[in-house]
Amino acid sequence: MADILIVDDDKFLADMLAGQMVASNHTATCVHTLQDGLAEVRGGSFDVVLLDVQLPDGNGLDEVGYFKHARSEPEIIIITGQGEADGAEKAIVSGAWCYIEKPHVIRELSLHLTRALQYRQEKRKVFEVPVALKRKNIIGSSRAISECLDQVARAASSDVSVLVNGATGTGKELFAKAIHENSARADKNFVVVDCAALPESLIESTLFGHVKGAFTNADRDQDGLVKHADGGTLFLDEVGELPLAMQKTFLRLLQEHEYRPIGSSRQLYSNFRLVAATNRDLSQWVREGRFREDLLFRLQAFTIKLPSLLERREDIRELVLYYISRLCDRYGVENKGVAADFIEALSLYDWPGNVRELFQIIEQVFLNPFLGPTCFAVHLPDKFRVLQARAGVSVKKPPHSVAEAIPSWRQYKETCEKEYLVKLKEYSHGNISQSCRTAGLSRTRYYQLLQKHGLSVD
Ligand SMILES: Nc1ncnc2c1ncn2[C@@H]1O[C@H](COP(=O)(O)OP(=O)(O)OP(=O)(O)O)[C@@H](O)[C@H]1O
Repeated sequence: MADILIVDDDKFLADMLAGQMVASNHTATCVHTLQDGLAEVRGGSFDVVLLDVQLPDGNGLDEVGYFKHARSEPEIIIITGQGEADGAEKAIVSGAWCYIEKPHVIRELSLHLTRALQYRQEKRKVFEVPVALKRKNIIGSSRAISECLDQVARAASSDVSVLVNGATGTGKELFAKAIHENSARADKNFVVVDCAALPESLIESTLFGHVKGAFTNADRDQDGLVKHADGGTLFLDEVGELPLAMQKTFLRLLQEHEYRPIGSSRQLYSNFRLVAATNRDLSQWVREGRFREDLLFRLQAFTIKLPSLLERREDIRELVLYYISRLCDRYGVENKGVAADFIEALSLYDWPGNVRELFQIIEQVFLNPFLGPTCFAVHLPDKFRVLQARAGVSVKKPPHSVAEAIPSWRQYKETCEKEYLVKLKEYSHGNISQSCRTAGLSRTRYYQLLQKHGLSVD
């Protein structure tokens, strides 16, 4: 049972919709002006708002954001008169669930409402039901990675679409797989679609399949990836790379879960759960017109932002130990020890390629012919040892330079005394009487000082 707010100045239609809602076991509240609608939603706990566009005191589309961000965060279904579809499309972009043209509202409302409520229920579950997580190969115990694992647990307990965002090599695919493996779909397929690697001309047949004779060389029916993902998870890797034309097709697939293999006249249904990943700032791409806002809105119902390795440096040791032990298993050798200077050198680097780069470096270490039972910094490529050497110099420098800059009082006095005598001799052109006079020294004392500093009389 859901709470529905109907904002429409057509009282007849509003009452009819309310009747339909009540017949489906929902509660319905009708208001006929925009101001009344805004007042109701402010204090109410509505799940869905049915919002008319042309209202006597304003345009419903201008207030979609306000309705959407009310306390109960309802889904908004726009009800438009004929010819208002353009504006309604804009409303979707600002976060409305869908729009229905008035002549079809009685017929279409119930399907859209069911989907909106299902989506809402899943979204709620995401925030309410954390589960114990099987994390398998996800290594790290930093705060940043633990927060992401909490999010994986929540996402896995629902069917909501998830967008995993993070720089290259941060583990986006690993996390996407963890969502699948912890979900109710774990025993079905996890199907990876690498959007960056798909040639544009093959995207549709790869995703949707084709029937025999659909094109030259199509000598038999071929299922697409969407069919393989039925009951499981469809993982769109590098979703930002999807061509714009394909983004539209995808949006429809996400909304309807229906597709048609190339050459077929039959619509098929696939019950997949969508997880997408990107290392792009898709909001920025939306602003630049390179990515559809409505698609982004669907994809990011739940977003997990993975930290870079730099943001979780404290995990480096754990990752290194894990990967070394994997390599030892792979090469059938006894597990190796790790010296402190090895981890220290790795921790000084910035890791632009994140965990993938770290693992590649460890693999290089394994190829080092001088590697014994323990990994030392000396086994690392030069760039790490240079970093370590520089860090060492900068740490030791202050006490060293202080010692240099401030000698003992005695040393300082001796140095000055010698410099003075050298200058005195120059000034007097070797004339001893003049030197003694200028300095106010006796001849005996002057000779003693010259001798002490190894200077000649002349
Ligand atoms: N937390 C982690 N624990 C263990 N291994 C990890 C972790 N994060 C990443 N990896 C490893 O790093 C490598 C790259 O991970 P993955 O392919 O999932 O990254 P990605 O973010 O999808 O990269 P890209 O954007 O370049 O495709 C893989 O070998 C993966 O197993």
